[in-house]
Amino acid sequence: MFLGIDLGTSSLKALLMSADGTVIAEASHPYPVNAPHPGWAESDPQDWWNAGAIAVRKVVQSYAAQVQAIGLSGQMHGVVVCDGAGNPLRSAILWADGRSHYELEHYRALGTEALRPLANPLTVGMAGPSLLWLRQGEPEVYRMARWALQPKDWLRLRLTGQAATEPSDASGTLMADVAAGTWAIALLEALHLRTDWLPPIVASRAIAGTLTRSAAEHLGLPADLPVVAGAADTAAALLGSGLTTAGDCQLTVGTGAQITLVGDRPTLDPHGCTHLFHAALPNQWYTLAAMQNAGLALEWVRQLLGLSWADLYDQAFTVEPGCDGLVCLPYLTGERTPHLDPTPTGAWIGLGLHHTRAHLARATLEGVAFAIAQGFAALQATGANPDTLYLAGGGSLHPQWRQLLADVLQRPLHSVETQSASAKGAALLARLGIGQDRQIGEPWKEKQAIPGGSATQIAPAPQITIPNSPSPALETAHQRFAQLYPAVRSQL
Ligand SMILES: Nc1ncnc2c1ncn2[C@@H]1O[C@H](COP(=O)(O)OP(=O)(O)O)[C@@H](O)[C@H]1O
Ligand SMILES: O=C(CO)[C@@H](O)[C@H](O)COP(=O)(O)O
Repeated sequence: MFLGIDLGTSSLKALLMSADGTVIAEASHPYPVNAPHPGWAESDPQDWWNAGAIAVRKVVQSYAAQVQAIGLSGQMHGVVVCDGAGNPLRSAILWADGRSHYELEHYRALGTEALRPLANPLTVGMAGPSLLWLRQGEPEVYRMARWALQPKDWLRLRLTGQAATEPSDASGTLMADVAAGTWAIALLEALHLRTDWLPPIVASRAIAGTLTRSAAEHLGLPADLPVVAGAADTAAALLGSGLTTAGDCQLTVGTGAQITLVGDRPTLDPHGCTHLFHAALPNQWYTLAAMQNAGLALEWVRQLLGLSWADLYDQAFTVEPGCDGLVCLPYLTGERTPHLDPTPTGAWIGLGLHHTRAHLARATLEGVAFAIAQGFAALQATGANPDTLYLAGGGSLHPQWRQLLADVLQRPLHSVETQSASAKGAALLARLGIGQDRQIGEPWKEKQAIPGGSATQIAPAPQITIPNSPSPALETAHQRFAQLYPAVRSQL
């Protein structure tokens, strides 16, 4: 059996998979995203560590002795600075964090040619700009840290005592050459950013260490289990859903929402609106539209309105499409695709006496769906036009919410069979890792054949949501949504 662990933004997911790819059990445990200052988004890695023990123990139960290997996936872009043993020197700075706006100027000053290897738009919340902020904001921490790691790489360091990363997470840091799969050392030196705290880049399927005795006790597993490098959550989710062919497209609705499109070469977006990241398999990349505020905005509104998840959805879907003139802009943490702008704020616009709590709830769902549709349009502007999308993520489970997403996107949505496609992808990488009997720390650029029984053979679940024909009220709300963005942005 194989254990996949996905260190998400809102919760850690654990998934136990048998050798034939069947999911035996799934569990999750939540933790908070904290905003100690306006525009900041941080989590305490100790919360991740504690959640790991709870979720893993729930899925493993009596199967502990049968687990053969562990794979990791996790939220992208953020950074944990820690000592050599993995003790964090401060809270993790997450992808939703907007503090590094001014640090992007250091990048821009290098000029377009120097930035080309990054293959990505310059965005706040990515490790590179966040570390530049740390250099001036917390110089002592900047100086003292041994490692600067992405969240799942930090977790692996704590589990194995070994520091490593792999191409999919490295490509989301604004510190890597995405096509070459190496750190962009020349660019980092030009930024005067430390490079000695970056870990080696190994293949996603490489065994990057083995479980230490104390970590094994923490998780309730045998010591010395192999732990593979794993992949970024969006890369692992593609693998977990069996989407490994160029043109495959998936929408994941979690804390953020992402639309991912598999490609077989590192093709740049001519408009510079979407991201390009390395996939979990060698010689594969994917284009990604990233919307900052999905489950994050729904959770904030749910708490504000004092509703359970069931009540939020029940009440929202008593209201007619278009919410009687109410539009919600969900930009609680700015927006990435298509605006690449950390400044817009959230808003409900068009409030009247006739509006109720149920209207506020539905308008938020519609606003998140419209934001996702704008991301899809940015992906289409690169020349792609997927006629169907796979649907994954813990924020995609309610049938009427799925229907609203299909209606707004005007595409059929195939929901995938596992609750956490990313954790499934991580378990599949664990299986690949030990099937190959690989050396610890093997460089990822070596030719790697995919053994039989690989992820490409996993059939996605057949459940499909077909879009309704366009509703005039929903279309009007969508158009108003698009027009209102300039009203909520500001000049920094
Ligand atoms: N019915 C629901 N139950 C739990 N979470 C939900 C539900 N509907 C939407 N969500 C949102 O989905 C997110 C959880 O999805 P998940 O894929 O686990 O996220 P992540 O990987 O970012 O931790 C949360 O942000 C939560 O607000
Ligand atoms: O920002 C991106 C991709 O660019 C996400 O992949 C983050 O990693 C967050 O994922 P969730 O926690 O929302 O699933």
